[in-house]
Amino acid sequence: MVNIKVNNLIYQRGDFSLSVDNLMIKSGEKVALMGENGCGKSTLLGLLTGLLEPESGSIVYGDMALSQLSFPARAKTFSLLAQFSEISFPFTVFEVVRLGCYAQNRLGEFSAQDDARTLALLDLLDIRHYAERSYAELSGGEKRRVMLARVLNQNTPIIYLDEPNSSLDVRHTLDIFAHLTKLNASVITSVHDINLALHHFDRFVFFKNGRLLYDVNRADVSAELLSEVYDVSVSIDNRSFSFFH
Ligand SMILES: Nc1ncnc2c1ncn2[C@@H]1O[C@H](COP(=O)(O)OP(=O)(O)OP(=O)(O)O)[C@@H](O)[C@H]1O
Repeated sequence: MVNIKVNNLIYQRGDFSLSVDNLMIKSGEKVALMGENGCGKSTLLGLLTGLLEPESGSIVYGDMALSQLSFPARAKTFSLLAQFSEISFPFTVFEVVRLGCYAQNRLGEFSAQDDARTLALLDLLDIRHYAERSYAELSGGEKRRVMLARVLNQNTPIIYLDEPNSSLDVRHTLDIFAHLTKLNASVITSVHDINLALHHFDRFVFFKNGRLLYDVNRADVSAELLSEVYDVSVSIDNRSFSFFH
């Protein structure tokens, strides 16, 4: 059980800057990161996972600053589904998903328990029938499901996901979001589909031009707020938002 605390974070890249004064995510929370393209969602995930270095500010996991956490400790604390991920080795689907166990595996060898866990995740993500196929031969959506299974196999108390449903069809999107909401882990995910997010997440952090604009609960996501964030007209009907120019 690990809380995440972000304070006075500033990151600069060319003429883009991201600043987050204060963000606290409690253990087990399900948080959607939202906002238009280029507003800084992936950048924040990069900072939270130590892939990017801030100019200033602090990121603390429990009572440990991210900078104090060793790489093995980070891999036990959080997992990340990046927006894009490729594998250049001729691994099978089973082997790719089992790699997720490596972070928790002290001996460095996979156990029968790791294999069983991997197979269960292949079932969950509906990719068991591809287990022995080469990862490289899968479709975009199938690859995405394999990478999601690998991330879940890391079994960390915090899961960061960058647009997990990109390339996924409707059924697999609903399946994976329903599963994410049931986990004990904290799940922090960037997502563009507001109606999908509203059905599954409790808390919504909206960014605009590199600034954290709103940090609200589900009940406070309004048409006015969405209109300000996305610069479009928004209406609500039967608890579902519609967007138009
Ligand atoms: N590798 C990079 N090198 C230089 N600039 C980058 C790089 N990656 C992103 N940027 C820029 O940083 C800014 C923030 O990008 P970021 O990827 O965090 O946006 P995002 O909110 O995740 O967008 P999207 O919804 O399109 O995924 C954008 O202006 C983008 O052009």
